[in-house]
Amino acid sequence: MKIFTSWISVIIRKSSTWGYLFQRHISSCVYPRVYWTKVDCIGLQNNHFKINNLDSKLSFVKVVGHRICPFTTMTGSSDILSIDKDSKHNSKTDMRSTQTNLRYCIPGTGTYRNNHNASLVLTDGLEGILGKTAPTHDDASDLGRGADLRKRSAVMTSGQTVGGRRHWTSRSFAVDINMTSTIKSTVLGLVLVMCFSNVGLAAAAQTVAATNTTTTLPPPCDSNIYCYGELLKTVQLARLHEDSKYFVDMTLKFSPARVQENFGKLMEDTSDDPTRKQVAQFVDDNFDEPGTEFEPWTPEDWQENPAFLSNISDPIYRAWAEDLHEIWKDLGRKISIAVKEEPDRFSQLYVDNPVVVPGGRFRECYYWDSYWTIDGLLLSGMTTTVKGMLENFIKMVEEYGMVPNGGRVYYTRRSQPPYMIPMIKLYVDHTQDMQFISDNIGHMERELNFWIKNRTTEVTYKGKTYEVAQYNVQVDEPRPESYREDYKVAQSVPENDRTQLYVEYKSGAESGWDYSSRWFVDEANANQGSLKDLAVTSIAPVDLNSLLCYNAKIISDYYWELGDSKKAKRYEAVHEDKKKTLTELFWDERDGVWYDINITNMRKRRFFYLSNIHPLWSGSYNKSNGEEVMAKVINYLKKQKVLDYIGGVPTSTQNTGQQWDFPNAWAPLQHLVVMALRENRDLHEEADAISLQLAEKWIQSNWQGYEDVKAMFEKYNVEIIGAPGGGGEYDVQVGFGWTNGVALRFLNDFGDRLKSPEQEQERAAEATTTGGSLSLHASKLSSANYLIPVVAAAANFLAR
Ligand SMILES: OC[C@H]1O[C@H](O[C@H]2O[C@H](CO)[C@@H](O)[C@H](O)[C@H]2O)[C@H](O)[C@@H](O)[C@@H]1O
Repeated sequence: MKIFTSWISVIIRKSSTWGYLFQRHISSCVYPRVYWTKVDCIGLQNNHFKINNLDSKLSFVKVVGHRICPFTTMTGSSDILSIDKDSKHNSKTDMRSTQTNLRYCIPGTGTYRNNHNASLVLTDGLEGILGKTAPTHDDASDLGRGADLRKRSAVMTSGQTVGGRRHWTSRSFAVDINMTSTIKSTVLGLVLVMCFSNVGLAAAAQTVAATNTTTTLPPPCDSNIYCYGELLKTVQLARLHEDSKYFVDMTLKFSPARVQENFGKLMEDTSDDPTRKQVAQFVDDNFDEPGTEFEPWTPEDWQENPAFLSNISDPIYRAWAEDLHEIWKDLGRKISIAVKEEPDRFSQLYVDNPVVVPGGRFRECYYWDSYWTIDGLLLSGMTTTVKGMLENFIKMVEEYGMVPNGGRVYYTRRSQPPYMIPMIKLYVDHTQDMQFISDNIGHMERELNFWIKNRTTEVTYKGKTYEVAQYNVQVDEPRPESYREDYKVAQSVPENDRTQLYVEYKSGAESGWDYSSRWFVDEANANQGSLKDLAVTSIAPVDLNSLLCYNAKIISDYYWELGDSKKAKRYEAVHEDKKKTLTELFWDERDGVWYDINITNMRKRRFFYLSNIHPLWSGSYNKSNGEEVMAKVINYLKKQKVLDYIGGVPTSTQNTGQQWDFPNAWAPLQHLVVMALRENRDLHEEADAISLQLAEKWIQSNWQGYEDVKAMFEKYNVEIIGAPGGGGEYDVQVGFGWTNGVALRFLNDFGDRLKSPEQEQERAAEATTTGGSLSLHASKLSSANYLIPVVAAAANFLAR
C-alpha cells in the first residue's frame, strides 16, 4: 500500500462574489484516495454533493462542513456516487453541532470508469440529484484518474446545458487538485479511522458571511414541461385558463420528448411568436384535461351511521353531519395505474393508496390539510383510508426525504407545515396500532430531521445562540401552478432580485400561509406591503417552531413505548431544547403571547396572527407555569378583540386582500384556538366557555354556508355568518377536506351542547319572557352578493 498525499482545494463561489477559498493539505492519510472538500453550510439549504465518475472503489470522499452539513451517507452505483443526507454510517453526525469542522470520511461503493471525466457538483440535497452532470471544463478531466495532478481547477457553471441535459448547482465552484502520489490498493474501515485522526483541520475554520447574493438554484422539479422552460412559460403567459394551476394539472398525450418536439415545431413555424389561438391548439393537440390521472373509487371503509353521530344532540346538526360524512366519498381519489407506468406524462405523483383531497382546484392530496382531514376521517371510522394516506406520506419521506407540499411533481421541492408525525399520533390514539409505530418510527425521525437539518438556522440573542426553524425553499422560477401571477410580480422588481422573490414565494407556499401580511416586512419592520415585499426567509415562525417541538415530543414518547430509552432521551432533549427556545426567544412577557421573530434584526413581530398561540395547542410551554400562560393568552386574545367576531376568529387583523389575513377565518386555525382552550380547560375558568363559544360560531357559519349553497368552503368570512372568505390568487374553493374534518371534530366534541340556529330560535322564543339574548344568532343572508360565484362553484362540485 502506498501512502499518498492529496491536496484539493475547493472554492465555492456565490455568483459574482467569491464566497471563500478553502485549501486543505492532507499530510498522511493511509488509504487509496481521498477527495477533500469543504462545504460551508451557512446560507445553504440541503447541501448535497454528487460526484460523478469518481474512482469509487479506490476513493473516499471527505466532506468538511463549516456548521451543519446535512448529508452523510454515500451511496453509489456505476459511475455516479451521491452523498445522501441520512447517515447510517456516520454516527458522528450531529446536526445541531456548531463545531467549525465536521469531518466525514465516506467510503464510495461505485465502480471506477477512468475513461470518463469526473465532476463534482454541489446541489440541493433535499431535492435529490438535480439532473445528471457531466464535465464542464477540461481541467477537471483528470479528477478521478489518480494521476498526478497539480493545481488543476475547474469551474462548473450553474445551469449549464451539458450533453442535452440541464443541470443546476447551488453554487458555482472550482476544484483545485494536487495529488503527489497515487496508489492501487483499497483499504476501507480501518483507514477511515486513520483518516479522521490524521487530518489536521484547524486551517479549515472558515467563517463565511451568509450573504444574499444571487445564486443559480434548481427549478421546482426536473420536468421541462411542468416546472420550467419555454413551453411552460409560453402556455402560462398565453392565459388559456383562468387558473394557472389548470395547465400544470393536464396530462401529456405523448411522451415529454414528443411534446417538446411538437412545441419546437410550433415555435419554428411561428418564428417564436405563436398567437394565443395557436398556443391553445398546441395544448389541445398535446394535452388531456385534468382528471385522467384518477380512477373511480369509493372508500371501502365508508359506512353509514358512524358512531360519532350519536354525540350530536341537535337533530338539524346531526342530519348535516351525515351529509358531511357523505362528502368523503366525493373527495376520495385513487391514482390511476397509468401514472405509475408512465409517470413522465403526468404531474400527479403516483402513490399506492387512495387519498382524500381538499376539493375544487385542489385535485391532489395536500400535506398539512391532511391533518384535519384525517381527524375527521377517523371520526367517520375510515381507519383503512387513513392508514393508507399515512403510508403514502411515509413513502414520500423515503423518496423525497420529506413530505412534499402536495401530490404533484411541481410541489416536490418544497414541503408544508410538518404534521405527518401528529397525524400518525391521531391514527395511533384512535386505533392503538403500535405496530405502525414500530414499523415507521425511522421514517418519523427522518421527517423531523429533514426540518432540523434543512430548515433550521442559528441565531444569537443576548449573547446566547439558538436554533430556529424557518420556511426556506431555495428553488428558482415562478411556482408552476401560479406561474403567471409570480411572473407578473417579478417583472416589477429588478432582475437581480427575481430569484430571491421566487424563493420567498415558495417559502410562503411552504408555510401554508400563502399569502399573508405575516410575511411582509417593510422598511419600518412592520407588516405592510404587497407580495413583492415577501420576506418569509427573514422570519422564524412561531407555529413551525412549536410544531417541531411537538414532533420531537411525540417521537420521544413513542421511543419510550418501544423500549428504546436512548432514542427517547435524545428526542426528549430536542423537545426540551425547542421548548426553551420558544420560551426564551418567542414568548413575549409584556403581551403574554408568542410572536414570530425577524431574525435579521432579532426583533419580535408584535402583530396579531392566530398562529401566535400555537405553543398552547402543542403544549410547548413550561407546564409548571400553565395557569399563568393560559391566563395571559386568554387576556391577549381578548385585548386583540379577536374573540368578538360573529363567524369565528380572524387569521389576522390586517385587511390586505391576501387570503391568510382579515377577514378570513380558516378551519385549521379555528381548530387551533378551540382545541388549545378545550384541551387546557383545567388551567383557566373561562377556557371551556370560550372554546364552546368559538366552536359554536364556527359551526353556525359552516352550517349556514351549507344551507345556502349545499357546500363547504375552504375558508369563511368572520364578519358574515355563512359567507366564504375571499382574496388571494384564486377563487374560493368548495369541498372541503379540512373544513369538513374540523366541523366533524367540533360536532363530536361539543355536540351535546351545540344548537343550530333553528333550535336557538325556538330557545329564543322561550327565552323572550326571561329577557334572554342570542349573541350568536345571525340573520340569514339570503341575497348576499357572495352567493353568485359560490353557487357556481358549488354547482360544479355537486355535478362531479
Ligand atoms: O395555487 C396556489 C397555492 O395553493 C395552495 O395553497 C392553498 O391551498 C392549500 C390546499 O388547501 C393549503 O394547504 C394552503 O394552505 C393554501 O394556502 C398550495 O398549497 C400552494 O402551494 C399553492 O401555491
